[in-house]
Amino acid sequence: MAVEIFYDDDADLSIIQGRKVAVIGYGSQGHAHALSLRDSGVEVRIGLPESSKSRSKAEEEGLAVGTPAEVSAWADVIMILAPDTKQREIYAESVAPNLADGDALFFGHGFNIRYGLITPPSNVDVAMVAPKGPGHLVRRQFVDGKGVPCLIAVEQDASGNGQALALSYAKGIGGSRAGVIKTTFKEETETDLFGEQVVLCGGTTALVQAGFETLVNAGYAPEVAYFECLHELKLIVDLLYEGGIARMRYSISDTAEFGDLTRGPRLIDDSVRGEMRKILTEIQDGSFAKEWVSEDEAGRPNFAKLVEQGEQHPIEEVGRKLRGLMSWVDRPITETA
Ligand SMILES: NC(=O)C1=CN([C@@H]2O[C@H](COP(=O)(O)OP(=O)(O)OC[C@H]3O[C@@H](n4cnc5c(N)ncnc54)[C@H](OP(=O)(O)O)[C@@H]3O)[C@@H](O)[C@H]2O)C=CC1
Ligand SMILES: CC[C@](O)(C(C)=O)C(=O)O
Ligand SMILES: [Mg+2]
Ligand SMILES: [Mg+2]
Repeated sequence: MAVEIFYDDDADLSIIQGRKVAVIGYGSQGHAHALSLRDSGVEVRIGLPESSKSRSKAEEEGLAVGTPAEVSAWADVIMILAPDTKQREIYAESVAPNLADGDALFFGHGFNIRYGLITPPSNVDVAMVAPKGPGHLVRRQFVDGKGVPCLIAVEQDASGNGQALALSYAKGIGGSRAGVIKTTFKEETETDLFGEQVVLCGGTTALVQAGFETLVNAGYAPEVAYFECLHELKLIVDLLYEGGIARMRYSISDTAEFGDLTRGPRLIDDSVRGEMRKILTEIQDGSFAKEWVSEDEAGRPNFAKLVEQGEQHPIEEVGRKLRGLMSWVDRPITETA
């Protein structure tokens, strides 16, 4: 079945402008949604614990901040943008007791609904607006007059207007400038986890590090290996983004293209494809979710060790030195754009 894609003309901004939106969490996605909704004329309050480090950032932007319970009681649309592993507790303690008939419970990713960690009551809409990009770029694109594509899904349509509300919200953060695709919580959750694990984050970082290590271990300069395996990746990805694989192949030399066509499939061989299927099965059967929730409940010991190992990798040191000499790589991640 063909997917449905919506653009600005399909979405009515006045719907979300007529609601009171609580954004719980003010991190990567939270700040982007809150600031862009506010700039789109929507009344927004931020929900954060009294002790949260993010409070001052939201207050500096002139946003009203309360506890998650306070803003949930005030709002009629509650978007939960705290870390996935914290959402179950936030929902149980602060959101659920403040849900009223006609309220809408929103998510930026379907993890907690898909894996049954949150079960909302039947009298509220349950929907998702999931940008397909990092929050800081969601905000930056909005400020630049562009948008990051979003997925929307309606899990529960108590009001009968859940889809129009989700679409209106997506317009408020710039999503419908780029395209909003209708999906389900199940499809968004499983494809998002697969994408970030196999291609966008896990696959890419492991590929970059392994390529860098192979060159350096063979005696090549780390600086040359850095440019080859990390820096130039952005330039190649820019072409993929602009015109797909064909456009990238048009721009590279025929020598590169022959190497691409003959060596790429040797690297991503049947064993790698088999591992991809295994990772997808772990996502589909809930074992990845169970592992991540248990890791979090145990205080994240493996996560912390792996983060530390990544930070110690030699590619980070050589990268810091080289980027320090590139005056044009200076667009910092900020909370405003
Ligand atoms: N990062 C991204 O770009 C994307 C994320 N998503 C989804 O968006 C959601 C949010 O992720 P992300 O933006 O990365 O989160 P971040 O880790 O960037 O931000 C988390 C925010 O939640 C706050 N927080 C932590 N604990 C609580 C609590 N108990 N109550 C209220 N607020 C709390 C943090 O405050 P403090 O400063 O005090 O820690 C921080 O402001 C997730 O569902 C994620 O899967 C979807 C698409 C992309
Ligand atoms: C690719 C990672 C992501 O899914 C995202 C930015 O879309 C995330 O969870 O952060
Ligand atoms: Mg994603
Ligand atoms: Mg994700």
